[in-house]
Amino acid sequence: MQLKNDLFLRAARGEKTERTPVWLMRQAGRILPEYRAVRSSLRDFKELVETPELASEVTIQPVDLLGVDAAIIFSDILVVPEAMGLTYEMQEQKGPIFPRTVQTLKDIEQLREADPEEDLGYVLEALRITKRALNGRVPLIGFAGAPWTIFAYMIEGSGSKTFSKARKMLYTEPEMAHKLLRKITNTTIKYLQAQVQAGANLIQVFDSWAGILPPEHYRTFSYAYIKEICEALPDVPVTVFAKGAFFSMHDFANLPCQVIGLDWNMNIAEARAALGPDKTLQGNLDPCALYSDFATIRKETIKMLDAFGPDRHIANLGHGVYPDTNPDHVRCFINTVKEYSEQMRKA
Ligand SMILES: Cc1c2[nH]c(c1CCC(=O)O)Cc1[nH]c(c(CCC(=O)O)c1C)Cc1[nH]c(c(CCC(=O)O)c1C)Cc1[nH]c(c(C)c1CCC(=O)O)C2
Repeated sequence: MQLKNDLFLRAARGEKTERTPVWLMRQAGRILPEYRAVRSSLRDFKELVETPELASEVTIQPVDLLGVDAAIIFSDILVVPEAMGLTYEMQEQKGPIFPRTVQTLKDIEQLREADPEEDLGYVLEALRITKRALNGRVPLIGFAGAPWTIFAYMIEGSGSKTFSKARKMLYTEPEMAHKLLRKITNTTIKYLQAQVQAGANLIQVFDSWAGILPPEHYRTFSYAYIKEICEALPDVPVTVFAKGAFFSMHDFANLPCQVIGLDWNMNIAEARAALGPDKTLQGNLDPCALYSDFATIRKETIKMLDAFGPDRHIANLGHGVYPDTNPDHVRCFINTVKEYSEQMRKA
């Protein structure tokens, strides 16, 4: 299927584009009243994730309603631990909770390396349905959590300010930590390869808890596994978004991936210099900028576009859009990227 709008994929591969492509992390979610309407007819978040027709519907909503240049499949990074045998619950307003966590070697041995079709077939089906329904309008992004971030949730059992249990294990039981990371990585590789088979045009790896590790631990317990994942996906571009990992930018220059996501703490010029000419950068407006008035949103967006320049940039926020953001403010961001980035190329 020929894509009608392939700006996002061309920018990912480092090709020149007529304007800068734009999408938002967490665009398929609570910012849209149309999402909340679908969601409110259901028991909970998981029912939406596990019903492919509905997951597909909310995946496409931001393409229709916001005009983004890519769709990201509606799912969650926590479907992977669940497929391995550790079920999660999503508590309203609070976030995810794992009733059982991983503490011992025996716990790790009891986890299975999941089979994508058998254990995560609902995500693959959602991708296939979405691909058909998109009819080539925009590319479709598949995703998974980085092994370290999944590990952190499995040990901790929920979000945490410090993730001190997960970080402690890296000092006290490094071999055990590697055993668990190995199992997560093997599952994630098979899962992402299946997503590509099901129609994903690009894969994004979310390392949401990258920023809490010291650089040396990051290299050993996270970067090494992300590198394996990138190597296992030779047929599509890969984006690595490691939140807070400013200390690893020189390492990321050597990752066999095409795109690096930047959060809003990152200095754009410094990141560009560290990553070199062969990476496309994605990001990185502060999601809080979208709470300001239209004039300020335009000003901040233009400042960001100027700092990245016209080449090798995919416009996005520095993290997921916050759920109480006004969709008209999101549209202002998107339209500013589209208009200004085209002018910028003509100037
Ligand atoms: C850490 C993480 C999770 N999930 C994800 C990450 C990595 C990105 C990041 O750092 O934000 C990734 C994710 N989660 C979701 C998507 C869908 C696609 C998209 O980006 O639009 C994606 C890509 C849906 C979701 N995942 C979740 C929601 C909100 C729940 C709801 O709608 O009821 C959505 C739309 C729930 C979720 N899921 C997770 C948490 C901590 C929470 C609770 C916080 C919150 O409520 O926003 C785990």
